[in-house]
Amino acid sequence: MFELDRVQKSYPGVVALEDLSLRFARGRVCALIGSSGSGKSTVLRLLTGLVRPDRGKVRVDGKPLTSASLQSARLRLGYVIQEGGLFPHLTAQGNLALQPRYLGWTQTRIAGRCAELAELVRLPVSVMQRYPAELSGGQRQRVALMRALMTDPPALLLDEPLGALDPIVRHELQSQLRTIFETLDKTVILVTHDVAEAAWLASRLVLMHDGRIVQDGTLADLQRDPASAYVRRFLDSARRLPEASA
Ligand SMILES: Nc1ncnc2c1ncn2[C@@H]1O[C@H](COP(=O)(O)OP(=O)(O)OP(=O)(O)O)[C@@H](O)[C@H]1O
Repeated sequence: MFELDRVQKSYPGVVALEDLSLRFARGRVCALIGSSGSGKSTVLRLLTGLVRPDRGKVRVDGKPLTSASLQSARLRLGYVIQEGGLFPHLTAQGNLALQPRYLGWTQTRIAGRCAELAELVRLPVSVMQRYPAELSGGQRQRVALMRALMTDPPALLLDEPLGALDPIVRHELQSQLRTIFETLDKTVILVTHDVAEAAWLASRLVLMHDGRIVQDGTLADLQRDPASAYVRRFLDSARRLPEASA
């Protein structure tokens, strides 16, 4: 469904992605993991057309992503950026209603879907009338996730969507998201720093480092046959709770 073909992307003074090729199949969940600055968010920005490649091609459904195809491609995906990306001048409800209104949904339908999603992400409905600045980081993130799910798009690009959540809500939402991904057959690309979360939600892990792919496979592939010492170090860095002393 999504493809980067030999893509090179630089920002001033930084090569973010180097000759990177990746394909994401329809109906599959893939997690992009890797150290900070390895280029994970840039992959999502390229697929949403927010940035253009310096070299190489970006294809959605087999067709090059162009300014003409961008609008329709965006309507078919839900995108959560790291900081949520909510419009500050609109309430949570206003943010959620934007795309549905554009698509001609009635007020009743919008309100119904908001209530359904608020329950899913465990957000009190009263919070919906607040502006983003009046929400906690975790609440903002949940509203951003709701916004991405509002119109039930076939594809979801999620950049650390659970990063600012407390561990109990995060755990709950991981379970809910897995159900959503499995039962609704979504194509999902998820960026996370949490290997356990990546392995729980995604069948495929793509480990990136310095703008390149270090290894692409299942968690079992990475564990059994790490492509480099970096892969082993990355997996070993996930800390377990220490044994309580007697
Ligand atoms: N707008 C920008 N201007 C300049 N450099 C940028 C910009 N966006 C990203 N970069 C740089 O490009 C590289 C890749 O950034 P990117 O955000 O894709 O990494 P990431 O793997 O998502 O990082 P993180 O896990 O910290 O979010 C980094 O070196 C980053 O500093």
